Amino acid sequence: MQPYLIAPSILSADLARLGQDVENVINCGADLIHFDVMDNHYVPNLTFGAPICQSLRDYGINCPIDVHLMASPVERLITDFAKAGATSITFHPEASVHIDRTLQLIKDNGCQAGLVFNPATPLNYLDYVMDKVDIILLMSVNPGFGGQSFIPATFEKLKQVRQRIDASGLPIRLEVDGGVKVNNIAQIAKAGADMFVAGSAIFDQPDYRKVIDEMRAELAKIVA
Ligand SMILES: O=C(CO)[C@H](O)[C@H](O)COP(=O)(O)O
Ligand SMILES: [Fe+2]
Repeated sequence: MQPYLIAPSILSADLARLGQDVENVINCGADLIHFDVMDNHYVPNLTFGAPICQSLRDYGINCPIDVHLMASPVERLITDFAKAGATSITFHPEASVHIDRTLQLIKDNGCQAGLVFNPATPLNYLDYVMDKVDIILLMSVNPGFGGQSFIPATFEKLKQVRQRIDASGLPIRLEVDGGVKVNNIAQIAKAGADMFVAGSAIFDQPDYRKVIDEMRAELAKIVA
């Protein structure tokens, strides 16, 4: 297993002072930020485009930026976000006509590439691309909104993906997104996740460091 990574989702950040809020959460111990791109087409909500990512870089944010594309089509956005400073880009297989080509496009643009699985999306999209993904992201809520409850069926799905990753021998990250809290992060990690997106759990609290420290304390209790 690779070291655990905590990725606050800026969906729940203070958007009127985004640069300062991201700087604050990184200074409070987050490993990277998760950047939710919603297009009011693939999901029923609208958020941020590549200029916001570029603005964070211009402001001085130098942590990894994990771009989660909930948009269709994705190809144009990939080149825009790579230029704007994305570190990794993940997309939903249903949103791409050519999954293999889209993964390659992300890599050709210098970013880590990942596939995102909605709660009801089957894992067989992985069958022929395990060697092309750096990240597998399991949605533990239906995409489109922050602040939803973790869907328990995700635990079994995480275990299945962890088995696939371990069998592949590849250093693929297993990311989980939606409803991650201090009180469930250990159970999520035990099921196999090593990268944890948390939006409302962190940004809705006044003390980001306290929440992140509590999450790390929960993770430290896990015996491999
Ligand atoms: O992709 C997402 C929603 O589609 C967000 O990353 C996710 O919901 C994070 O929010 P929270 O931790 O509050 O559930
Ligand atoms: Fe997300």
